[in-house]
Amino acid sequence: MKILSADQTRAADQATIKAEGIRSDELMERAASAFSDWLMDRLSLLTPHEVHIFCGPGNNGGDGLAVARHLHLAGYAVQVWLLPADKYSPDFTVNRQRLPTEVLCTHLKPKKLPSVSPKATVVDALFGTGLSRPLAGLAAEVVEHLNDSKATIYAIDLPSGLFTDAPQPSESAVVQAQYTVGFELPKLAYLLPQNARFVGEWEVLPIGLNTEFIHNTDVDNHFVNTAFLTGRYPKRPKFAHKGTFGHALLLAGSYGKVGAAVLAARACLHGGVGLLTVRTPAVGYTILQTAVPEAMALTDPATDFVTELPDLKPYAAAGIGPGLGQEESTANVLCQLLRKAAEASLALVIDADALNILGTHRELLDDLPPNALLTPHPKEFERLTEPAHDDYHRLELLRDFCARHRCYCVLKGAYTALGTPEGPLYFNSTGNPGMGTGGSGDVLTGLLLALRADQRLSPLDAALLGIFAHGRAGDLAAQQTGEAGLIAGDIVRFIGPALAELVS
Ligand SMILES: NC(=O)C1=CN([C@@H]2O[C@H](COP(=O)(O)OP(=O)(O)OC[C@H]3O[C@@H](n4cnc5c(N)ncnc54)[C@H](OP(=O)(O)O)[C@@H]3O)[C@@H](O)[C@H]2O)[C@@H](O)CC1
Ligand SMILES: [K+]
Repeated sequence: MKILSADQTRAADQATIKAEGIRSDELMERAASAFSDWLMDRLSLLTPHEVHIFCGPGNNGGDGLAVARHLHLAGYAVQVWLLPADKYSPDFTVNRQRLPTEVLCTHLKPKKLPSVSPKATVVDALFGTGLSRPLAGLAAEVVEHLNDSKATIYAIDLPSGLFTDAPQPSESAVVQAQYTVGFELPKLAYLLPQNARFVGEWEVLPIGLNTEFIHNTDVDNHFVNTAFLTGRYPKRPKFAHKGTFGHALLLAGSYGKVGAAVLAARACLHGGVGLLTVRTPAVGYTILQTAVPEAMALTDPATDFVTELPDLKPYAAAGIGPGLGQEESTANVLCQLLRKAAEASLALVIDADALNILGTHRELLDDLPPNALLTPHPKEFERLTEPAHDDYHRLELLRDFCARHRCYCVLKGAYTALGTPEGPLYFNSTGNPGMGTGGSGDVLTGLLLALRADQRLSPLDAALLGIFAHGRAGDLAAQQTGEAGLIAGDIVRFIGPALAELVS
């Protein structure tokens, strides 16, 4: 799914109105009906609900007025509160006129705000994509009042006070919604940790925005769901053999951290790799051969950490980092690997300690071969770049980093973001908080290594599929283990089923 900016959303609305020959208030009616149906599915008519709808002067307020009409006609006790303004949008005015006279509709006044009980249902229709500056004055006062009320707040399109695709000043007033319901496509604002306490849970409802316009619009950000991945993961051919899916090399493990190598190796095998060789220090030999008999062990001459790079000729892809340690001789191995990878046409996946080595030897970033895939969490990413002021800035750093180094970079988080050399970012939709557990990242590395070794997949598709399947495997595992009980090995067990769902 494409993520549109505020301007692009407006243009999509206009394109739909033009293509279908409808009036803008008809499109608003679709949005309001979809929102009302969604809300009424959640509010039982059997329990009396005090529903307060707070409307601003633009089309977000127009949506709120139309929702008030729908709820009233369905039998809910609704009260509407209007924010006074110098001008109101035409579709606000149309829906103001359509509001049945029985619905109580009152202008808000400073210092005389209505009391809203903690049991009330509040619909926040003050501001949406048309917010042009941080809230101040009466609007800010209303927002603080709603946040203090502890009522359940449902925001239409955006929690009021939040910009669609830019940060707002940290002290500015923003509605803290329990649910945000948008239309057709997700917004960037929904996906960032700094906005989680405002957005709450979110959902988007279809309103039939013009598909041709959306298809032809170039965007900076995408949201990756199952539909987005259709056709990207081909069925294994009938006459396939282990060579078809590539031979991968995993450089991982050091004394006390051989488990990371085991997890990554298992994930790589369950990720469908043809052959896997693991370069590990001597201390890992017996552990690896016992825990992962399907992998070949290529033991390093050193006992406790990897010190020598093996011959790269046999391999289609190499993964380096899980449990590797940061010894100087290990750093040397990374340095050689980077320099030889391009010549050996080797796809690279770089994680964990290998990223930390890059963080302390930033000059090595210039040696990254094209299309290398890095998988940092935000702290590791900071070591490769600079501290970010906020989540939006971090995304800009990600975009710059990938363009400068012609690489792919998986910035791990609740909505993991994949940066690409071409510029667009891809936000993942799978995964759960249970996956914040030791070894989860090693599993991702192993899975990505398998997909990068698969010669049928482009670097972009391998990365998208790997990130999505990793999260989905975690979701499937959590259904059995619960989120707290989830461990990295559980994710590995569900990689196969998660990938099977993606075959098309
Ligand atoms: N277009 C369509 O067909 C559809 C649109 N839809 C809905 O429309 C919403 C977008 O509507 P919108 O563009 O009218 O913007 P909206 O967020 O209501 O606010 C604009 C008003 O607020 C004012 N204002 C801004 N900032 C302010 C501030 N800090 N403090 C005070 N005032 C401020 C601003 O005034 P100005 O900036 O000109 O001073 C203007 O008067 C969208 O989120 C969705 O809900 C859906 O129905 C689907 C179909
Ligand atoms: K709103």
